[in-house]
Amino acid sequence: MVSTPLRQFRISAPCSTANIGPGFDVLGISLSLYLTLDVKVGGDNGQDFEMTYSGEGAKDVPLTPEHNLITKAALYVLSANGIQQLPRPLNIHVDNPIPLGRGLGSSGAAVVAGILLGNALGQLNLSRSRLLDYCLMIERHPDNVAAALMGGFVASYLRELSPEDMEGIPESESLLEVTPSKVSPQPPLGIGHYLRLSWNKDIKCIAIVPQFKVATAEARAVLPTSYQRQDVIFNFQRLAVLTTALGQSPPDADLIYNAMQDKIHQPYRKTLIPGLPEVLSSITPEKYDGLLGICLSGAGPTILALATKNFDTIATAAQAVFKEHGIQESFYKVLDVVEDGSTCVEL
Ligand SMILES: Nc1ncnc2c1ncn2[C@@H]1O[C@H](COP(=O)(O)OP(=O)(O)OP(=O)(O)O)[C@@H](O)[C@H]1O
Ligand SMILES: N[C@@H](CCO)C(=O)O
Repeated sequence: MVSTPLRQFRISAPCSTANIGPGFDVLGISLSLYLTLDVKVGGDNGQDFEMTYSGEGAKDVPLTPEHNLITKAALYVLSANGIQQLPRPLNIHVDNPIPLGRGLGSSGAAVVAGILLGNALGQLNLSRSRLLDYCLMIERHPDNVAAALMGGFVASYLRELSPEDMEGIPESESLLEVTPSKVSPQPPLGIGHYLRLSWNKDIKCIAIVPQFKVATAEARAVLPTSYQRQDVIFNFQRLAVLTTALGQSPPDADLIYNAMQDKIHQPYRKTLIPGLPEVLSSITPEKYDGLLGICLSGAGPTILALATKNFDTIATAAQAVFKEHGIQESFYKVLDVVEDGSTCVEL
Protein backbone atom coordinates (compact mmCIF):
# COMPACT_ATOMS: atom_id res chain seq x y z
CA MET A 1 0.00 0.00 0.00
CA VAL A 2 1.32 3.51 -0.84
CA SER A 3 1.91 5.49 2.36
CA THR A 4 1.02 9.18 2.67
CA PRO A 5 3.70 11.53 4.09
CA LEU A 6 3.85 11.61 7.88
CA ARG A 7 2.30 14.73 9.43
CA GLN A 8 2.60 15.51 13.12
CA PHE A 9 0.78 18.21 14.98
CA ARG A 10 -0.19 19.27 18.48
CA ILE A 11 -3.62 20.66 19.36
CA SER A 12 -4.16 22.56 22.64
CA ALA A 13 -7.52 23.66 24.03
CA PRO A 14 -7.81 25.50 27.36
CA CYS A 15 -10.31 24.83 30.09
CA SER A 16 -12.86 27.55 30.73
CA THR A 17 -15.20 28.91 33.32
CA ALA A 18 -18.66 30.04 32.22
CA ASN A 19 -21.43 32.36 33.45
CA ILE A 20 -19.31 34.35 35.99
CA GLY A 21 -22.48 34.83 38.02
CA PRO A 22 -25.14 36.68 36.02
CA GLY A 23 -23.92 35.81 32.48
CA PHE A 24 -25.65 32.44 32.14
CA ASP A 25 -24.84 31.01 28.68
CA VAL A 26 -23.22 34.37 27.77
CA LEU A 27 -19.83 34.86 29.46
CA GLY A 28 -16.80 32.58 29.35
CA ILE A 29 -13.15 32.88 30.32
CA SER A 30 -10.35 30.64 29.03
CA LEU A 31 -7.95 29.51 31.75
CA SER A 32 -4.40 28.17 32.00
CA LEU A 33 -5.04 24.42 32.01
CA TYR A 34 -4.83 22.72 28.61
CA LEU A 35 -6.18 19.60 27.00
CA THR A 36 -3.54 18.55 24.43
CA LEU A 37 -3.61 16.13 21.53
CA ASP A 38 -0.37 14.87 19.97
CA VAL A 39 -1.27 13.58 16.56
CA LYS A 40 0.65 11.54 13.96
CA VAL A 41 -1.08 10.79 10.69
CA GLY A 42 0.19 9.02 7.59
CA GLY A 43 3.71 7.67 7.13
CA ASP A 44 4.50 4.22 8.33
CA ASN A 45 3.56 4.39 11.96
CA GLY A 46 2.51 0.84 12.62
CA GLN A 47 -1.03 0.42 13.88
CA ASP A 48 -4.00 1.44 11.85
CA PHE A 49 -5.62 3.54 14.60
CA GLU A 50 -4.30 4.10 18.09
CA MET A 51 -5.62 6.45 20.72
CA THR A 52 -3.95 6.72 24.11
CA TYR A 53 -4.99 8.92 27.02
CA SER A 54 -3.44 10.26 30.21
CA GLY A 55 -4.82 12.44 32.97
CA GLU A 56 -8.36 13.17 34.09
CA GLY A 57 -10.88 10.64 32.84
CA ALA A 58 -8.21 8.07 31.91
CA LYS A 59 -10.23 5.27 33.52
CA ASP A 60 -13.60 6.22 32.01
CA VAL A 61 -13.16 7.94 28.67
CA PRO A 62 -13.79 5.61 25.70
CA LEU A 63 -10.96 5.46 23.16
CA THR A 64 -12.78 4.22 20.08
CA PRO A 65 -13.33 6.80 17.32
CA GLU A 66 -17.14 6.40 17.32
CA HIS A 67 -17.45 6.85 21.11
CA ASN A 68 -14.82 9.38 22.18
CA LEU A 69 -16.13 12.97 22.19
CA ILE A 70 -12.92 14.32 20.60
CA THR A 71 -12.87 11.90 17.67
CA LYS A 72 -16.66 12.09 17.28
CA ALA A 73 -16.35 15.87 16.83
CA ALA A 74 -13.52 15.33 14.32
CA LEU A 75 -15.59 12.77 12.41
CA TYR A 76 -18.49 15.20 12.28
CA VAL A 77 -16.40 17.98 10.66
CA LEU A 78 -14.90 15.51 8.21
CA SER A 79 -18.29 14.02 7.32
CA ALA A 80 -19.86 17.45 6.78
CA ASN A 81 -17.03 18.06 4.30
CA GLY A 82 -17.42 14.82 2.39
CA ILE A 83 -14.85 12.68 4.24
CA GLN A 84 -16.57 9.74 5.93
CA GLN A 85 -13.74 8.35 8.03
CA LEU A 86 -10.59 9.25 9.89
CA PRO A 87 -7.44 8.99 7.74
CA ARG A 88 -5.12 6.05 8.62
CA PRO A 89 -2.65 5.28 9.98
CA LEU A 90 -3.55 7.63 12.81
CA ASN A 91 -2.05 7.90 16.27
CA ILE A 92 -3.50 10.30 18.86
CA HIS A 93 -2.26 10.82 22.39
CA VAL A 94 -4.61 12.84 24.61
CA ASP A 95 -3.36 14.45 27.79
CA ASN A 96 -6.14 15.94 29.87
CA PRO A 97 -5.57 17.82 33.14
CA ILE A 98 -9.15 19.23 33.12
CA PRO A 99 -11.41 17.48 35.65
CA LEU A 100 -14.54 16.06 33.98
CA GLY A 101 -18.04 17.20 34.91
CA ARG A 102 -16.86 19.79 37.42
CA GLY A 103 -17.72 23.08 35.68
CA LEU A 104 -14.36 23.79 34.09
CA GLY A 105 -15.39 23.25 30.48
CA SER A 106 -13.91 19.78 29.94
CA SER A 107 -16.51 19.00 27.28
CA GLY A 108 -16.03 22.43 25.65
CA ALA A 109 -12.27 21.81 25.40
CA ALA A 110 -12.86 18.29 24.04
CA VAL A 111 -15.31 19.57 21.42
CA VAL A 112 -13.00 22.42 20.33
CA ALA A 113 -9.99 20.07 20.19
CA GLY A 114 -12.02 17.57 18.15
CA ILE A 115 -13.20 20.20 15.68
CA LEU A 116 -9.60 21.42 15.25
CA LEU A 117 -8.54 17.78 14.80
CA GLY A 118 -11.08 17.22 12.01
CA ASN A 119 -10.04 20.49 10.35
CA ALA A 120 -6.36 19.48 10.45
CA LEU A 121 -6.86 15.84 9.39
CA GLY A 122 -9.03 16.85 6.46
CA GLN A 123 -6.77 19.84 5.63
CA LEU A 124 -9.98 21.84 5.41
CA ASN A 125 -8.54 25.26 6.38
CA LEU A 126 -11.80 26.39 7.94
CA SER A 127 -11.74 29.90 9.41
CA ARG A 128 -11.87 30.33 13.17
CA SER A 129 -15.42 31.70 13.03
CA ARG A 130 -16.52 28.74 10.89
CA LEU A 131 -14.90 26.39 13.41
CA LEU A 132 -17.05 28.06 16.06
CA ASP A 133 -20.18 27.21 14.01
CA TYR A 134 -19.15 23.55 14.07
CA CYS A 135 -18.48 23.62 17.83
CA LEU A 136 -21.91 25.16 18.40
CA MET A 137 -23.69 22.38 16.58
CA ILE A 138 -22.36 20.06 19.31
CA GLU A 139 -22.33 22.17 22.48
CA ARG A 140 -25.25 24.48 21.89
CA HIS A 141 -24.53 27.06 24.55
CA PRO A 142 -21.66 29.25 23.34
CA ASP A 143 -19.95 30.37 26.57
CA ASN A 144 -17.39 27.56 27.07
CA VAL A 145 -16.62 26.77 23.43
CA ALA A 146 -16.31 30.44 22.39
CA ALA A 147 -13.85 31.10 25.24
CA ALA A 148 -11.90 27.87 24.64
CA LEU A 149 -11.63 28.51 20.91
CA MET A 150 -11.01 32.26 20.90
CA GLY A 151 -9.27 32.79 24.28
CA GLY A 152 -9.66 35.51 26.89
CA PHE A 153 -12.79 36.91 28.51
CA VAL A 154 -15.54 36.43 25.94
CA ALA A 155 -19.20 37.40 25.58
CA SER A 156 -21.17 35.48 22.98
CA TYR A 157 -24.61 34.84 21.58
CA LEU A 158 -26.18 32.48 19.07
CA ARG A 159 -27.96 33.69 15.98
CA GLU A 160 -31.59 32.61 16.06
CA LEU A 161 -31.99 29.85 13.53
CA SER A 162 -35.04 29.62 11.29
CA PRO A 163 -36.80 26.31 10.62
CA GLU A 164 -35.14 26.34 7.15
CA ASP A 165 -31.70 26.70 8.77
CA MET A 166 -32.46 23.75 11.01
CA GLU A 167 -33.62 21.48 8.18
CA GLY A 168 -31.85 18.13 8.41
CA ILE A 169 -30.10 19.16 11.62
CA PRO A 170 -30.89 16.88 14.54
CA GLU A 171 -30.93 17.81 18.22
CA SER A 172 -27.49 18.26 19.72
CA GLU A 173 -25.27 15.20 20.15
CA SER A 174 -27.12 12.95 17.71
CA LEU A 175 -25.36 15.02 15.06
CA LEU A 176 -22.26 13.21 16.16
CA GLU A 177 -23.54 9.80 15.17
CA VAL A 178 -21.54 9.84 11.95
CA THR A 179 -21.96 6.75 9.78
CA PRO A 180 -19.93 5.95 6.65
CA SER A 181 -23.10 5.89 4.52
CA LYS A 182 -24.52 9.29 5.60
CA VAL A 183 -22.99 12.74 5.07
CA SER A 184 -23.53 15.04 8.09
CA PRO A 185 -25.23 18.38 7.36
CA GLN A 186 -22.99 21.46 7.42
CA PRO A 187 -23.82 23.95 10.18
CA PRO A 188 -25.70 27.08 9.10
CA LEU A 189 -23.26 29.97 8.50
CA GLY A 190 -22.46 32.46 11.25
CA ILE A 191 -24.30 30.85 14.17
CA GLY A 192 -21.97 32.09 16.86
CA HIS A 193 -21.15 35.75 17.51
CA TYR A 194 -18.63 36.77 20.10
CA LEU A 195 -16.71 39.72 21.47
CA ARG A 196 -13.48 39.70 23.47
CA LEU A 197 -13.86 41.84 26.59
CA SER A 198 -11.08 43.60 28.50
CA TRP A 199 -9.62 41.74 31.44
CA ASN A 200 -7.51 43.28 34.19
CA LYS A 201 -4.43 41.03 34.28
CA ASP A 202 -4.04 41.48 38.05
CA ILE A 203 -7.17 39.36 38.51
CA LYS A 204 -6.58 35.62 38.96
CA CYS A 205 -9.17 32.88 38.90
CA ILE A 206 -9.25 30.49 41.86
CA ALA A 207 -11.07 27.27 41.03
CA ILE A 208 -12.16 25.37 44.14
CA VAL A 209 -13.06 21.90 42.87
CA PRO A 210 -15.11 19.49 45.03
CA GLN A 211 -14.40 15.79 44.43
CA PHE A 212 -17.76 14.95 42.87
CA LYS A 213 -19.25 15.40 39.44
CA VAL A 214 -22.32 17.29 38.30
CA ALA A 215 -23.19 16.54 34.67
CA THR A 216 -24.06 19.74 32.81
CA ALA A 217 -27.21 18.13 31.42
CA GLU A 218 -28.40 17.43 34.97
CA ALA A 219 -27.54 20.95 36.13
CA ARG A 220 -29.54 22.40 33.22
CA ALA A 221 -32.48 20.11 33.89
CA VAL A 222 -33.04 21.66 37.36
CA LEU A 223 -33.52 25.15 35.89
CA PRO A 224 -37.04 26.54 35.39
CA THR A 225 -38.40 27.07 31.89
CA SER A 226 -39.63 30.60 32.66
CA TYR A 227 -38.54 33.39 35.00
CA GLN A 228 -40.01 36.32 36.88
CA ARG A 229 -39.38 39.66 35.21
CA GLN A 230 -37.57 41.06 38.27
CA ASP A 231 -35.09 38.16 38.27
CA VAL A 232 -34.26 38.69 34.60
CA ILE A 233 -33.77 42.43 35.18
CA PHE A 234 -31.61 41.67 38.23
CA ASN A 235 -29.22 39.65 36.02
CA PHE A 236 -29.28 42.08 33.03
CA GLN A 237 -28.27 44.97 35.28
CA ARG A 238 -25.36 43.10 36.83
CA LEU A 239 -24.21 41.52 33.56
CA ALA A 240 -23.94 44.89 31.82
CA VAL A 241 -21.84 46.32 34.65
CA LEU A 242 -19.67 43.21 35.06
CA THR A 243 -18.51 43.10 31.42
CA THR A 244 -16.69 46.42 31.91
CA ALA A 245 -15.87 46.18 35.63
CA LEU A 246 -13.49 43.23 35.15
CA GLY A 247 -11.33 45.24 32.73
CA GLN A 248 -10.92 48.27 34.96
CA SER A 249 -7.77 49.12 36.89
CA PRO A 250 -7.74 49.10 39.84
CA PRO A 251 -10.66 46.69 40.15
CA ASP A 252 -13.57 47.85 42.31
CA ALA A 253 -14.24 44.94 44.69
CA ASP A 254 -17.60 46.21 45.91
CA LEU A 255 -18.88 46.79 42.36
CA ILE A 256 -17.63 43.42 41.08
CA TYR A 257 -18.83 41.39 44.09
CA ASN A 258 -22.35 42.73 43.71
CA ALA A 259 -22.29 42.48 39.91
CA MET A 260 -21.47 38.77 40.22
CA GLN A 261 -24.78 37.97 41.96
CA ASP A 262 -27.24 35.82 40.02
CA LYS A 263 -30.90 34.81 40.14
CA ILE A 264 -31.12 32.72 36.98
CA HIS A 265 -29.15 29.54 37.65
CA GLN A 266 -27.25 29.42 40.99
CA PRO A 267 -30.33 29.43 43.27
CA TYR A 268 -31.70 26.34 41.47
CA ARG A 269 -28.39 24.45 41.41
CA LYS A 270 -28.01 24.51 45.18
CA THR A 271 -30.03 21.28 45.26
CA LEU A 272 -27.11 19.55 43.50
CA ILE A 273 -24.25 21.15 45.43
CA PRO A 274 -24.33 20.93 49.25
CA GLY A 275 -23.11 24.15 50.86
CA LEU A 276 -23.33 26.25 47.67
CA PRO A 277 -25.35 29.17 49.13
CA GLU A 278 -23.15 29.19 52.25
CA VAL A 279 -19.87 29.27 50.28
CA LEU A 280 -21.16 32.08 48.07
CA SER A 281 -22.49 34.18 50.95
CA SER A 282 -19.67 33.69 53.47
CA ILE A 283 -16.64 34.53 51.28
CA THR A 284 -16.86 38.31 50.88
CA PRO A 285 -14.43 41.19 50.11
CA GLU A 286 -15.04 42.55 53.63
CA LYS A 287 -13.67 39.35 55.16
CA TYR A 288 -10.98 38.49 52.58
CA ASP A 289 -8.71 41.23 51.33
CA GLY A 290 -8.11 40.85 47.58
CA LEU A 291 -11.37 38.98 46.88
CA LEU A 292 -13.41 40.58 44.09
CA GLY A 293 -16.24 38.13 43.55
CA ILE A 294 -17.38 34.53 43.87
CA CYS A 295 -19.77 32.35 41.90
CA LEU A 296 -20.44 28.88 40.56
CA SER A 297 -18.08 27.94 37.73
CA GLY A 298 -20.14 26.81 34.74
CA ALA A 299 -22.67 24.22 35.78
CA GLY A 300 -20.66 23.45 38.95
CA PRO A 301 -19.79 22.03 41.37
CA THR A 302 -16.55 24.07 41.11
CA ILE A 303 -16.55 27.49 42.75
CA LEU A 304 -14.84 30.37 40.95
CA ALA A 305 -13.35 33.14 43.09
CA LEU A 306 -11.81 36.18 41.40
CA ALA A 307 -9.05 37.81 43.43
CA THR A 308 -5.89 39.88 43.25
CA LYS A 309 -4.18 38.39 46.33
CA ASN A 310 -4.59 35.98 49.28
CA PHE A 311 -5.46 33.17 46.88
CA ASP A 312 -4.64 30.32 49.28
CA THR A 313 -6.55 31.89 52.19
CA ILE A 314 -9.64 32.42 50.03
CA ALA A 315 -9.49 28.89 48.61
CA THR A 316 -9.03 27.19 51.98
CA ALA A 317 -11.89 29.23 53.44
CA ALA A 318 -14.20 27.96 50.67
CA GLN A 319 -12.96 24.39 51.23
CA ALA A 320 -13.72 24.73 54.96
CA VAL A 321 -17.32 25.77 54.22
CA PHE A 322 -17.72 22.80 51.89
CA LYS A 323 -16.40 20.54 54.69
CA GLU A 324 -19.02 21.89 57.09
CA HIS A 325 -21.62 20.73 54.55
CA GLY A 326 -20.25 17.23 54.13
CA ILE A 327 -17.95 17.78 51.14
CA GLN A 328 -14.74 16.47 52.69
CA GLU A 329 -12.66 16.23 49.53
CA SER A 330 -11.79 19.18 47.30
CA PHE A 331 -8.74 20.76 45.74
CA TYR A 332 -8.01 24.16 44.28
CA LYS A 333 -6.02 25.73 41.48
CA VAL A 334 -5.03 29.34 40.95
CA LEU A 335 -5.36 29.92 37.21
CA ASP A 336 -4.51 32.76 34.83
CA VAL A 337 -6.77 34.05 32.09
CA VAL A 338 -5.12 33.02 28.80
CA GLU A 339 -5.44 35.15 25.69
CA ASP A 340 -4.51 32.69 22.94
CA GLY A 341 -7.40 30.24 22.90
CA SER A 342 -6.97 26.93 21.11
CA THR A 343 -4.13 26.20 18.73
CA CYS A 344 -3.09 23.59 16.19
CA VAL A 345 0.64 23.62 15.49
CA GLU A 346 2.28 21.45 12.83
CA LEU A 347 5.53 19.94 14.19
N1 LIG B 1 -10.98 14.84 27.22
C1 LIG B 1 -12.15 14.28 27.01
N2 LIG B 1 -12.24 13.22 26.19
C2 LIG B 1 -13.43 12.64 25.96
N3 LIG B 1 -14.59 13.03 26.52
C3 LIG B 1 -14.55 14.06 27.34
C4 LIG B 1 -13.34 14.75 27.63
N4 LIG B 1 -13.62 15.76 28.49
C5 LIG B 1 -14.94 15.70 28.71
N5 LIG B 1 -15.51 14.68 28.05
C6 LIG B 1 -16.94 14.32 28.06
O1 LIG B 1 -17.68 15.39 28.58
C7 LIG B 1 -18.36 15.01 29.80
C8 LIG B 1 -18.36 16.14 30.78
O2 LIG B 1 -19.10 17.20 30.23
P1 LIG B 1 -20.04 18.13 31.09
O3 LIG B 1 -20.58 19.14 30.14
O4 LIG B 1 -21.00 17.32 31.87
O5 LIG B 1 -19.04 18.80 32.15
P2 LIG B 1 -17.92 19.90 31.98
O6 LIG B 1 -17.79 20.28 30.53
O7 LIG B 1 -16.70 19.38 32.63
O8 LIG B 1 -18.49 21.09 32.85
P3 LIG B 1 -19.14 22.52 32.41
O9 LIG B 1 -19.83 22.31 31.10
O10 LIG B 1 -20.07 22.85 33.52
O11 LIG B 1 -17.99 23.45 32.35
C9 LIG B 1 -17.56 13.81 30.30
O12 LIG B 1 -18.35 12.98 31.11
C10 LIG B 1 -17.15 13.13 29.00
O13 LIG B 1 -18.23 12.40 28.48
N1 LIG C 1 -23.74 28.04 30.70
C1 LIG C 1 -23.59 26.63 30.93
C2 LIG C 1 -22.15 26.31 31.20
C3 LIG C 1 -21.88 24.86 31.47
O1 LIG C 1 -21.60 24.16 30.30
C4 LIG C 1 -24.43 26.23 32.13
O2 LIG C 1 -24.30 26.90 33.17
O3 LIG C 1 -25.22 25.29 32.04
